Amino acid sequence: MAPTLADPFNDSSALINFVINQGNGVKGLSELGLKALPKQYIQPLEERMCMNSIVPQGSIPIIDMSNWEDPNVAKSICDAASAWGFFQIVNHDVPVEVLENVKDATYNFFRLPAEVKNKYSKEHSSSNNVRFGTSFTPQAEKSLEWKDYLSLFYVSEEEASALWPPVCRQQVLDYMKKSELVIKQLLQVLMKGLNVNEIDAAKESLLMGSMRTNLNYYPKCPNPELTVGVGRHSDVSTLTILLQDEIGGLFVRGNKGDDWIHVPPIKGSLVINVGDALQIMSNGRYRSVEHRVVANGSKNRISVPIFVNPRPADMIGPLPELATNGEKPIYKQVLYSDYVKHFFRKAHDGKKTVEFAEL
Ligand SMILES: O=C(O)CCC(=O)C(=O)O
Ligand SMILES: [Fe+2]
Repeated sequence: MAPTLADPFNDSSALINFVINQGNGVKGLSELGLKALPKQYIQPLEERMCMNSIVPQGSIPIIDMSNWEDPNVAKSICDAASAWGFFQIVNHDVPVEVLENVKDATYNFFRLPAEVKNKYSKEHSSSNNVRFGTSFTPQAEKSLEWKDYLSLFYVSEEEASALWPPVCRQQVLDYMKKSELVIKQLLQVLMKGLNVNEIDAAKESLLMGSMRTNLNYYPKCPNPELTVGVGRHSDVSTLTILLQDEIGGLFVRGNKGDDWIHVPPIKGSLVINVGDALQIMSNGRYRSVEHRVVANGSKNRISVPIFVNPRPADMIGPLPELATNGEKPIYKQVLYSDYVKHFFRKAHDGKKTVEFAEL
């Protein structure tokens, strides 16, 4: 059916100007109260979520971290990272106020006027480490994604004080700092599962030497079924620690064919997923798994992932300890910054990024 109003964004340069150049983002589009989705956001049929592919009873593991050193808990973490690539954790040590504060801070950032947020855009930001943007890689995408974000790459407290938006700076720093313990616990267990029993300083740096926190905002959307919040992708991280609000909409690729499994919001929980860097370093034993976010027709949604990464200048490849066990490497050594560049050069395309490192 044709939209009742003429599409004010029929001309793509008008859309780009409003959403990107003026910094209104999709939040600005959503708040115009458009009756129909601008055509630039209409995804090809094969990229839209097909309701028949959702497994109604499917769920990813939920792991209680209070006894994380218990061999049974450790086994369930390693099994989840191999079989699912995704799990949720409860009873971790990140205080619930820290999680609530970073959610509030996310709303507070996105509530700022467009011209204030736009100071952090690619065109205006004084640093590549702070980036307000929209969609994924708009210049490389045939269809845009219905999402705005603020991305904060951590270098130091000093740099954060100087460059990060004051409205969310402290809350993001607290969230990152308080998450460090559970990140270390998870990596210790996952490494032990590969017979890597000691994480020395060099290995710690390789596994978690850099961190990026994104504040994601998915505004409510006219015709949510025609678009995506985030298209199918796997993360390029070692691990991702994701805080989501109570709205839901994150789906993970199941173990069979075209199955998708919803990740239900659980108050106080964190969603953990294996990224490509850990898949590569574990020589495929732990798997990064495709996931996507649907758009919502009636509610705004936020999420706050921490991407725990190697440092850009690190070479990543199967860990040497695996080779000493006689295992044949299936990935080559790649410079992590090249891997990340490869990811951002193209639109989201499921699990394809990892082919870059295949032997
Ligand atoms: O918003 C979410 O639940 C997931 C976001 C995501 O997959 C990402 O930022 O990589
Ligand atoms: Fe992701």
